[in-house]
Amino acid sequence: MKVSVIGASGRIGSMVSFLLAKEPYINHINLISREKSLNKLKGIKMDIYDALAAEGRDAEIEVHSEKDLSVVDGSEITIIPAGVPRNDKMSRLDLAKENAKIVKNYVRNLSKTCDTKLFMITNPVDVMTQKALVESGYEKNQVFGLGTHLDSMRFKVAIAKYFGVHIDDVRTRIIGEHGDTMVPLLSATAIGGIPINRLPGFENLPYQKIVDFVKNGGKRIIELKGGSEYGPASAIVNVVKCIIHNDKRLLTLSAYLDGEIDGIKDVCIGAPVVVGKNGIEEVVPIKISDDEFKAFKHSVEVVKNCWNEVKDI
Ligand SMILES: NC(=O)c1ccc[n+]([C@@H]2O[C@H](COP(=O)([O-])OP(=O)(O)OC[C@H]3O[C@@H](n4cnc5c(N)ncnc54)[C@H](O)[C@@H]3O)[C@@H](O)[C@H]2O)c1
Repeated sequence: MKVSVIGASGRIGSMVSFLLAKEPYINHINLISREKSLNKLKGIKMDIYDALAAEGRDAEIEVHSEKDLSVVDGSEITIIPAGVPRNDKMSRLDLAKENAKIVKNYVRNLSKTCDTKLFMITNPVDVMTQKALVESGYEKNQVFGLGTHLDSMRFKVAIAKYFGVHIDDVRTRIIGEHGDTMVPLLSATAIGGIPINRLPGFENLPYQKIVDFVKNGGKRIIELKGGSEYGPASAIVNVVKCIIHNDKRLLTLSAYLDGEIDGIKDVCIGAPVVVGKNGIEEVVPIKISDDEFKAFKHSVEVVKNCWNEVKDI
């Protein structure tokens, strides 16, 4: 199984390449970056081979310049974390214009000769997912973004810690923008199958504090260590595994909505989706509480406004 990573010299690109190289079902990884980062890619490749040797594993790892994206051909999934990084003064939406140009260039070039699934990481990820979908001309199931998958995991950790239970017993999700207007779904939160509002301690749950913690998680990690990579890279590997093994898991990714959720359409945003061998197998038309739906609609508006600013770039 072959995968490509465009922007492999960055924090997330290099970490996800390393984690994927360790997965037994992946035997070929293309590390792709700008010319000026090629030496760094060669170093990353050597480092990954050392790690694989320690585990008694082998995989073909190739280093390529962005100049010839036909090398992507044959990749089951192409992961794109390339872009200008967010600093602690920028919102995700501030990045949109700069990163839209980068995404457009890559996606247009590669879709001329390759058929692959595009997995967008670059922020603002919802808008970049739509940019990739439009510029590639691929089918909507083939193009998706990390969306609120990582945010959902952060929310899950906070709930597990508060109730003092194992993380695996918590089921929850956050939908909407991967950004300030994300919508945590308490109505879809359960521990061991029991709805969270029926559990002792729920009345004192510091909900707003937890939501703020999740919303600011990315910014806080940037302040403390310059950027996040373990969390996003592990979240990306989850999704890749799900596709390769056709697991049909219900994850929350940025996907193109075409009216499935209460008629909302023409936007890529974090929504519950079934993930399998075709990428997005289905956008799940969930019923949520009125307040959650109002917040989701607001989130959709924010993403659409940003999309309108970058769609013609
Ligand atoms: N969706 C999520 O949940 C999530 C989480 C964390 C980070 N991110 C986003 O992922 C992206 C990557 O983050 P990172 O920490 O790896 O950043 P990074 O700065 O470490 O890496 C960025 C990569 O993009 C490349 N790049 C930079 N400018 C470029 C340009 N003009 N043209 C082409 N390539 C260029 C760099 O060479 C590097 O390979 C960022 O947009 C970040 O905001 C998304």
